[in-house]
Amino acid sequence: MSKPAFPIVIATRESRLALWQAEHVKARLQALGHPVTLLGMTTKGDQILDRSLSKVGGKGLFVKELEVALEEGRADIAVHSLKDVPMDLPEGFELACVMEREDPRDAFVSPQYASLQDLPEGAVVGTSSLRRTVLLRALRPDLRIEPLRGNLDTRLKKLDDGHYAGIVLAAAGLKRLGLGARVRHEFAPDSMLPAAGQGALGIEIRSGRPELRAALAPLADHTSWLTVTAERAVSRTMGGSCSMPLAAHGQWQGDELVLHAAWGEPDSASTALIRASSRRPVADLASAADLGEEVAELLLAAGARRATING
Ligand SMILES: NCc1[nH]cc(CCC(=O)O)c1CC(=O)O
Repeated sequence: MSKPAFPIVIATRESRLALWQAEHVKARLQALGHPVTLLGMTTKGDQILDRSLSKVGGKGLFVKELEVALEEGRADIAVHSLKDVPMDLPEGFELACVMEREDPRDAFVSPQYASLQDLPEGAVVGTSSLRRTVLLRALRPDLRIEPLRGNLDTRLKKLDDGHYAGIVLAAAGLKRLGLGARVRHEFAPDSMLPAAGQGALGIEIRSGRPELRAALAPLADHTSWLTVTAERAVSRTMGGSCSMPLAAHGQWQGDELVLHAAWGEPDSASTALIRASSRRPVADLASAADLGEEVAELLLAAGARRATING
């Protein structure tokens, strides 16, 4: 009883990483018999390069234009780095599937230094992520953390031009673009706790398209989906913003999901981190979300603050 394989249009940003991700999904769907085309578009998040994303409305800026394309029927699916997807999608949209996760860790990249520990006192490190900033401050309070925006190639160019002694970015993006050789050190999750959803791809569709959802089902990775659901529930409970100084990372021990989270003071020179963790057997999305909420409540009880800005 083979269903007819209908054509699918993928809306995608045009950065090299976004295109790689869209091509990856395209290949998977083509292997299932679907004719697939890409619809490339530039988002607000791609255009604004001079300000920190947390100050201009958060990472939702990367997904909005793609949602408009879905809404207008110009495209069927949008492929996202899950890390960039707001915790609650707008009314009328849903996450149809989460795919197998790439490496969720952060990577240290530097022409001269093999690791963060090797950096000289007061060295300049580039990142624009509030999460990485608070975690780096806790590890090396002496470092000077300077903003670093732009797509992966732009960030590496700024590093190579000598603006930074080292930079920190997601290992997943580098590996997808064949730039894994640039990684000098991958941080153990207990020193640089990854962002909720880092390394995972999510596919968004308009709600109420069961045939499309069924077509995407073979691309889903259930374990990755459970893990990121728990991580994202921490963010959602903390206020729904993805531009928070917040890390959340789940690891499996047998059928138990062990969920760690950390929160840092965003606006001060404080180097203290608030950490919380819990574990439980997780078999469905609801129990994964419950675990995330529990860990968020632990963070809040220990003094972490909910996000106050939208994003
Ligand atoms: N914020 C941009 C972004 N969104 C997803 C990734 C990496 C790939 C991923 O996490 O899936 C990156 C680059 C980075 O954080 O270094």
